[in-house]
Amino acid sequence: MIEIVGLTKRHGTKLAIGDVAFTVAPGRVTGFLGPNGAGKSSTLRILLGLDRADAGTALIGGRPYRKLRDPLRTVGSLLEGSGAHRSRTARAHLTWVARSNGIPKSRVGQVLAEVGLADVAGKRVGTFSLGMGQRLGLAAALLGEPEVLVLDEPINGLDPDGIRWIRRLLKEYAKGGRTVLLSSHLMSEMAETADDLVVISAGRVVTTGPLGEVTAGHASLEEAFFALTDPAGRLS
Ligand SMILES: Nc1ncnc2c1ncn2[C@@H]1O[C@H](COP(=O)(O)OP(=O)(O)OP(=O)(O)O)[C@@H](O)[C@H]1O
Repeated sequence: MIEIVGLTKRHGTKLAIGDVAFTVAPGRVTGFLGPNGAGKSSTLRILLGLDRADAGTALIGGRPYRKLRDPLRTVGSLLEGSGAHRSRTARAHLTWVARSNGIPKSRVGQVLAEVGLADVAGKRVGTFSLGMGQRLGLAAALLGEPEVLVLDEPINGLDPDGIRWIRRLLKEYAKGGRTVLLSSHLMSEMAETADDLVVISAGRVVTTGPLGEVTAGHASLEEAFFALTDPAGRLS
């Protein structure tokens, strides 16, 4: 369970997010949807303890990230690439992440297989394509078998096969009673993947709810999105 209440963050005089509030329920895939610059990354960075809010709280399983005892065993995350050093092999990177988080080394082989990188485990990360880097980042997120997954734009760089694969993986993960939050600006992708939606625009949450409720009365999620974020139709 993720609970975000009254989250506000300014960069200088610019409001990145204002009074953002939503919950993410276990057993479902929740899509965090908004255009570029809407405030998705700002929200997720605070949730993951990488940035401080000016106001409000962001809790994972009832605690702020910085108070989690074994963070990677509670929440797996993917933000902007794998974060692996280019000269390391995929296996060495994951082994290092596992060791520094008290995760058994046996998990490394398991997650490499799970994300489809077993054959290139001995290759240097610097030789990886964007999609392979995304898979490696996801492998690190899965290492600690966390109850919660938080993924920022996880399908960036993935080909259609990769997109299908990650969609299935996230649905399976949630089906087991775990919590999955993923951000994207791609509406068609969200319509295929998410059970619930949190729609954000210009730093404010404009609606939350099951996908079917958010799109009710609209031809598509895209139509719903534009109606919600621009009720006067000025953008069309
Ligand atoms: N470090 C920063 N300094 C100044 N402004 C920032 C900073 N980080 C974010 N912003 C601004 O805050 C707003 C929200 O940005 P954020 O990156 O959270 O949006 P986003 O929804 O993740 O967008 P994208 O899909 O482009 O990543 C934007 O206007 C952005 O320019």
